[in-house]
Amino acid sequence: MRDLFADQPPQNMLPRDGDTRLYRDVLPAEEADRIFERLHMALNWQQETAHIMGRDIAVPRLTSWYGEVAYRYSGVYHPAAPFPKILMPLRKLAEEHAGQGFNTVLLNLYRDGRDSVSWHADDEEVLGQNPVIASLSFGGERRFHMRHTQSGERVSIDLPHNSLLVMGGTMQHHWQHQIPKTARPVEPRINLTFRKTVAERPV
Ligand SMILES: O=C(O)CCC(=O)C(=O)O
Ligand SMILES: [Fe+2]
Repeated sequence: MRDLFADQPPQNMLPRDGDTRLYRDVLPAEEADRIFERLHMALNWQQETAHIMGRDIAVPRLTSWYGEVAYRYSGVYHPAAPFPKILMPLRKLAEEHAGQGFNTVLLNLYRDGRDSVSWHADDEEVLGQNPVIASLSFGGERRFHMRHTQSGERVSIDLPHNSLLVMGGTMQHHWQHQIPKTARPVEPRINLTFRKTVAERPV
């Protein structure tokens, strides 16, 4: 039987103060399966150190960054670095779903269940007011938690292989998100978060 809901656009899963939608199976299956290996091999994965309250802490995942303009995160300045060819079709896919252009991408490699990203909002000034962030997932499925910073309300969703989460509206002002560590055995996962940022100047 034909799935009556297959062609429906996904619903906003936040009850208030923002917009988060999950698009499933965004690439043909064989292509999505190949992407993980290619990204894993082709990109320059780094172990970053964050500087938090006077301490140096190893970021609990590997990261890679590319952008048409310079960017600063975890206190590290990243000069502009052109998008590798392999990322071009993925950027296009993200732009088509989000309905806007992106000029930077931050990639995360979660090697196993010990890798994580802790509670945060992507609300940096360089992202502008109400940024739209398009977040692609490949590889092992991980749980994504959102919590409303005033009411404490929680919304959670599993981010499957070959999916795209689009966060927009006022979400980054009212909700934080995280990928918690898990004791369950999980396959490695690669996540790409496409953003539109204004250029940052070196300090
Ligand atoms: O891995 C994810 O799905 C989320 C990553 C994230 O929140 C970020 O890089 O800002
Ligand atoms: Fe984030």
